[in-house]
Amino acid sequence: MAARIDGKAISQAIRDEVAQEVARMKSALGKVPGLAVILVGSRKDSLLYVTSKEKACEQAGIRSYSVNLPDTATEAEILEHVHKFNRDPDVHGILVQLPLPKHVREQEILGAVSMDKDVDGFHPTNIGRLAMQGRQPLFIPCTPRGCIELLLRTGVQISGKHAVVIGRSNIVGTPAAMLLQRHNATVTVVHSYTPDPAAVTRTADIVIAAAGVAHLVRKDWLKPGAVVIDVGINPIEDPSAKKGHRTVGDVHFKEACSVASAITPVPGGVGPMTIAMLLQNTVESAKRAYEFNGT
Ligand SMILES: NC(=O)C1=CN([C@@H]2O[C@H](COP(=O)(O)OP(=O)(O)OC[C@H]3O[C@@H](n4cnc5c(N)ncnc54)[C@H](OP(=O)(O)O)[C@@H]3O)[C@@H](O)[C@H]2O)C=CC1
Ligand SMILES: Nc1nc(=O)c2c([nH]1)NC[C@@H]1CN(c3ccc(C(=O)N[C@@H](CCC(=O)O)C(=O)O)cc3)C=[N+]21
Repeated sequence: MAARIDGKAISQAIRDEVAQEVARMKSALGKVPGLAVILVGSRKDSLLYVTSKEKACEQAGIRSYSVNLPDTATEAEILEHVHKFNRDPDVHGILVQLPLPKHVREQEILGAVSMDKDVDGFHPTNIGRLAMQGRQPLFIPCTPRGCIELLLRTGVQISGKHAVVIGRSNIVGTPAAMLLQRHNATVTVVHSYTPDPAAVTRTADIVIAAAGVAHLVRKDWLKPGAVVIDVGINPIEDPSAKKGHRTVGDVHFKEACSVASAITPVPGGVGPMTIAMLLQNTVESAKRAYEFNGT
């Protein structure tokens, strides 16, 4: 039976650490970190994420600045807000909630976020630095950083292991693969053109599943003893649930439990870690801006 990697508890510990940092900064400098969140449109899931980020900021003592634009907003209007936050010395992190409406070129917006406020780590220069040996990104994208932090804090050795990442998106799969490589894993990336993803995944010591396909990873995809990090957030219908639906991961949790040595649940795994890493990136950014080393 696999050990359950408790993302909720680990993320809470990180949020407590962040809150202590913020308190130290406040008493030493009279300043607190600030996070700006730009939301375009009114997707229900995005609204929920943005609300939980604001709540998390408040609990940690981080000031949050929110802008909610209609889904008809133009690139120029969104950029205006990005530029305003770039100039604001009280803002240390800027997050543009994804996905953006179809008429907006995502890369134009993400590339306009000031490099040293890019707490999502989505600026092309930050991604480039993440990919390069001998270079350090200013920020590591929150979800991949959360996945690695879960492995580190549960004592899973990454160095020398074979890791398979399922998915190659800019925000999860690709940066997760780069990070694992930085931690000296041998990394294979599986995507929708991979002929037999199950066969490849079965060779992995560590699996990071980020395909966005409910219950894609079954028992026969896993090597006995594998460590499984499930990034997927997939709503499925469930008439027995209160709202008629519930959230499941990319991994069939119950089946995987009988084969894996450790696994993250959904919900309560990677999701809460994403938010904790966002807070941590914001505090690190504020510390850099104020040249505050925490003492
Ligand atoms: N917990 C958290 O904090 C977060 C969770 N998520 C969740 O993670 C999941 C992935 O998100 P994201 O990366 O944005 O999704 P994308 O849709 O952008 O990317 C999915 C990736 O998975 C690959 N893929 C799709 N189907 C298969 C398959 N059957 N076999 C192998 N590979 C496949 C795709 O391949 P190809 O490139 O060929 O199309 C693509 O690279 C979603 O469920 C999302 O909700 C996302 C962000 C944060
Ligand atoms: N600029 C940008 N940055 C992001 O980091 C970003 C984004 N856009 N767009 C959408 C994705 C998705 N994402 C999640 C964050 C928290 C949970 C989370 O806290 N989930 C809870 C609840 C899940 C549920 O029950 O639905 C859990 O897994 O326990 C999930 C997903 C951040 N994303």
